[in-house]
Amino acid sequence: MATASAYQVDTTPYEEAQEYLLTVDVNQESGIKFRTENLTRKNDGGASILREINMDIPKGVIVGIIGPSGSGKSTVLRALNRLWEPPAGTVFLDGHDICDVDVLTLRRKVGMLFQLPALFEGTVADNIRYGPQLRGTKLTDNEVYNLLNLADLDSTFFNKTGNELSVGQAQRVALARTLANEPEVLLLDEPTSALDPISTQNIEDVIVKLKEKQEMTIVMVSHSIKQIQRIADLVYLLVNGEIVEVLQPDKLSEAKHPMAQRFLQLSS
Ligand SMILES: Nc1ncnc2c1ncn2[C@@H]1O[C@H](COP(=O)(O)OP(=O)(O)OP(=O)(O)O)[C@@H](O)[C@H]1O
Repeated sequence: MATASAYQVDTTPYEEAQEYLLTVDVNQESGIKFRTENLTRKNDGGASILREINMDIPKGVIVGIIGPSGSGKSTVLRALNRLWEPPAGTVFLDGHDICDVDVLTLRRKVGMLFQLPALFEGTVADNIRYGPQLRGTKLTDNEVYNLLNLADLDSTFFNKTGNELSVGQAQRVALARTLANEPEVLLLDEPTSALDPISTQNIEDVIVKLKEKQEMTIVMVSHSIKQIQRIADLVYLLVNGEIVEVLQPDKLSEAKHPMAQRFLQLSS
């Protein structure tokens, strides 16, 4: 089992990573949903958290981001919906700099699900109705049932409250609540790390269904190499704030960058 500290101590810059980067095979018809250009972040002490991250996230695919603990995965994800404000001109959604997009509009288009679900007070239906209600739209009961169904929950959940749910069920309610905003992109930050294998499989099934049936673009951070291999179409490997490889999920074992090889060997 890999330990996080084994990677965090190594602060060698990885300029040589460029030679391991593959060209992302973007289907020109579906195009690119998100693009980052030289996305960079330093912490208050001046140390690099992200170094010139260049990513293309094709429309309607599941992109996995993996890498050692502290490598910057969550920071990249949070930059995509301005939970962390990226520098202007570094993150583009459909070709538009996200810094020029109204932040609430952006977050409706780019929904996010975290590791642990945090439900609001009230029923499951209240939670699901929350986002649309902020925009003055009251979802009908049928619309709520449809969203429950999308998150693989049956109608009996409609009137339940948060304390009547397991963590796995609560995570699916949180997913339904995010989907109520009809996002075009879903950002998932280790959404199954607190779940048992069956709940994990339920969430994975829903994620794949969202891609296949709704052509949703999904960016998922995961610590599980196997999970990424099960559901992702493209994998970015982040080490020390830098993308060191872009790989097809079934070709992770062909990683060439030394840190990528080491991480994958220890994690599998
Ligand atoms: N708000 C912040 N201010 C300063 N440094 C931060 C902040 N948030 C994260 N960091 C630092 O940025 C680096 C990357 O953190 P991040 O959470 O993005 O990594 P990660 O790859 O998602 O890690 P993990 O897998 O452990 O969740 C870490 O060194 C972390 O300490």
